[in-house]
Amino acid sequence: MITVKALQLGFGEGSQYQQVLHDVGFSVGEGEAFGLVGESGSGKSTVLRCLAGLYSHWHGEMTIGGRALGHKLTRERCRLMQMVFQDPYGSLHPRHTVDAALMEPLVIHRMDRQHERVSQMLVKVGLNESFRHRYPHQLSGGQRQRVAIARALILEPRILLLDEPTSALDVSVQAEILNLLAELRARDGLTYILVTHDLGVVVHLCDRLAVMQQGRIVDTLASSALGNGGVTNPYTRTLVDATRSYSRAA
Ligand SMILES: Nc1ncnc2c1ncn2[C@@H]1O[C@H](COP(=O)(O)OP(=O)(O)OP(=O)(O)O)[C@@H](O)[C@H]1O
Repeated sequence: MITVKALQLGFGEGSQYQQVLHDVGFSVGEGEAFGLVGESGSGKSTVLRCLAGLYSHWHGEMTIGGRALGHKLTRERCRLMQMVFQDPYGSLHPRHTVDAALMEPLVIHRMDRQHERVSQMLVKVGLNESFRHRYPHQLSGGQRQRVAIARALILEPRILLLDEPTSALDVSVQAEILNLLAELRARDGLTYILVTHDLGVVVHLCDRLAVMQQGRIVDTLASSALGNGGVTNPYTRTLVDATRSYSRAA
């Protein structure tokens, strides 16, 4: 469903120029959940942002369902693919109620049955009508992330790009949101690309993953390999070992 080939991107000019993505390539099947992991600064979020249309100066080729993605963010692309960010507080407008946050995309895209769609979406993400007129500061972190997920799903996209969707949440709430994401994918056959530092999240949610290091993909493997000793790449091995020793220390 999604292919990324020879994706390159840099920032800055002249002597300040820094190449951030080097020939990044991977493909994700329809209905698959694909993880992108790697150390901080390795370029994971930048890949998602290129797909989401938030950067336009990339080189390479990206396709969705066989059709090439252009450099501009079109309405059609928004309908097909939505992004969920790490910090639900930052991604929701502080002076917009939940109702306004969910209505806005429906109005922009001139969708029918707007009121009904908002009600149904609130239920789908485990909230209800009583949340409709609340502001973000009147919600818990987990509820805010549910609203952010609802806003991403309200246009019925086929693909969700998830950038560390649980890392700003308390550990107890992280599992709730991961379960919700797993449930939504199973129910609607959504395709996910998920960026995370947390290999546990990948094991929980993803079928396969790619490991990034300094702007390159250095390994692609099944997420089941992380738990069953099937990791052969030395760099991936160090990430797995680092996670194990961190969990033991915690
Ligand atoms: N808008 C920008 N301008 C300049 N440099 C940028 C910009 N966005 C990202 N970078 C640089 O690109 C590199 C990759 O950043 P990116 O956010 O993709 O990494 P990441 O793997 O997602 O890291 P983290 O896990 O810490 O979020 C970093 O060196 C970062 O400083």
